[in-house]
Amino acid sequence: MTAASRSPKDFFRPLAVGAPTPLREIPARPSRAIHFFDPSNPKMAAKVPDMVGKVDVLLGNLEDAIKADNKEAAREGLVRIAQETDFGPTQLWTRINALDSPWVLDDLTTLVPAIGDKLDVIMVPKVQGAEDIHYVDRLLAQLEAKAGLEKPILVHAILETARGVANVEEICGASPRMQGLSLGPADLAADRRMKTTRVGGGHPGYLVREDPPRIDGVANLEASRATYQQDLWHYTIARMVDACAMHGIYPYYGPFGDISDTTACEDQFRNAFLLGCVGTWSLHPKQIAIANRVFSPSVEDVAHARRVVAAMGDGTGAVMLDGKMEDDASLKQCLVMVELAEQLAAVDPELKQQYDAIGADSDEQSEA
Ligand SMILES: CC(=O)SCCNC(=O)CCNC(=O)[C@H](O)C(C)(C)COP(=O)(O)OP(=O)(O)OC[C@H]1O[C@@H](n2cnc3c(N)ncnc32)[C@H](O)[C@@H]1OP(=O)(O)O
Ligand SMILES: O=CC(=O)O
Ligand SMILES: [Mg+2]
Repeated sequence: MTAASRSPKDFFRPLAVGAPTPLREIPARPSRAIHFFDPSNPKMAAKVPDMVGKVDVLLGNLEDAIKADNKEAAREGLVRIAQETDFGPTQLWTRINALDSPWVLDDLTTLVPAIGDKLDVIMVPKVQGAEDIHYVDRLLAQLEAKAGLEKPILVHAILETARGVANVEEICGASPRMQGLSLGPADLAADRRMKTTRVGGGHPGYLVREDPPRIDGVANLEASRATYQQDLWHYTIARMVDACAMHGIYPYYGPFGDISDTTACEDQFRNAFLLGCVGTWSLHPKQIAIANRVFSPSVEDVAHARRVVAAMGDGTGAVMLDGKMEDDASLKQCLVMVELAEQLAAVDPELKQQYDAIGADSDEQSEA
């Protein structure tokens, strides 16, 4: 059940007296790359101010990949970085520790009073069901009220347990704070007992093979046959995209651990983009450019989308463009592209220049 234990009339009421009113709509802020950094690592922390304005989201990670001995240093480091940095157009997110860990209560009770006014989104790992979101929701409301915050902090869940996947729709609808979901392929693979040891990406063993050639109707099983590697994550990403779209929140691919294989990383990101994801995680500075490129519609796609919008006039009926039928439905597809391009152009001057440059061409083409 969505909206779970709250009746529809109470869904948008604050969960604590004095807490900010929940948002009715999650803002579509560009978040092509959610860049992870370890706030307890001095080298990484030193790079954060320079990344402002160059990446859509900076995420101070407190969970996995932070050594147990460094958990407190990471939390304190994040507070210090947030207080000292003007994030401008870049969002600040954090990933807190798991809800059953010894650190999470201190994460929340420290971060919200200290930097709650700067934190846009809290990513919650290993979410199993709506009950996990309800717990965080109420606690955040109490802490926001106590801190006198005016803007609600949003919540993002990582889909990385089999039970979480089974409950994906109720997780998305558990609170008006829900901003989105990310795929967590590493923990999910472990929880499902999948037999891959990679952090995201494909596997050469997960494939389909073309049929054997036949001679006089007899299959030649000795002949060499092409194989095609399949995407281990297709099913989960597709479920995640549908659940997010149904609840008006945003789906993301997660980590791609083979930092050196930028080509396969780009492929995995693009599959997610094409299926409907709005962004991905970046674990290393070199993955930011890949994410920004992949999750920004291409100039050609935007040009085509604008031509369809222009050709469709009042948006009804059917027209032929370049030998292809366009109608009300394909117009909606094109509007997704055009709206995304506008949102990204507003924060990315280089992209704006590219999209503006084709604006004139596509106008000319549609007039011709
Ligand atoms: C399954 C999951 O939960 S995934 C999410 C959790 N994992 C993470 O957050 C991992 C984040 N990334 C990292 O820890 C690191 O990038 C690693 C360990 C993968 C690689 O680190 P390194 O071996 O230092 O990489 P490399 O030598 O190429 O780094 C080059 C420079 O970029 C810096 N750098 C590396 N990663 C980052 C980052 N995420 N943010 C900022 N700076 C970074 C390094 O400190 C180094 O700085 P320097 O030039 O001043 O020495
Ligand atoms: O947290 C991410 C994952 O893949 O696990
Ligand atoms: Mg994980």
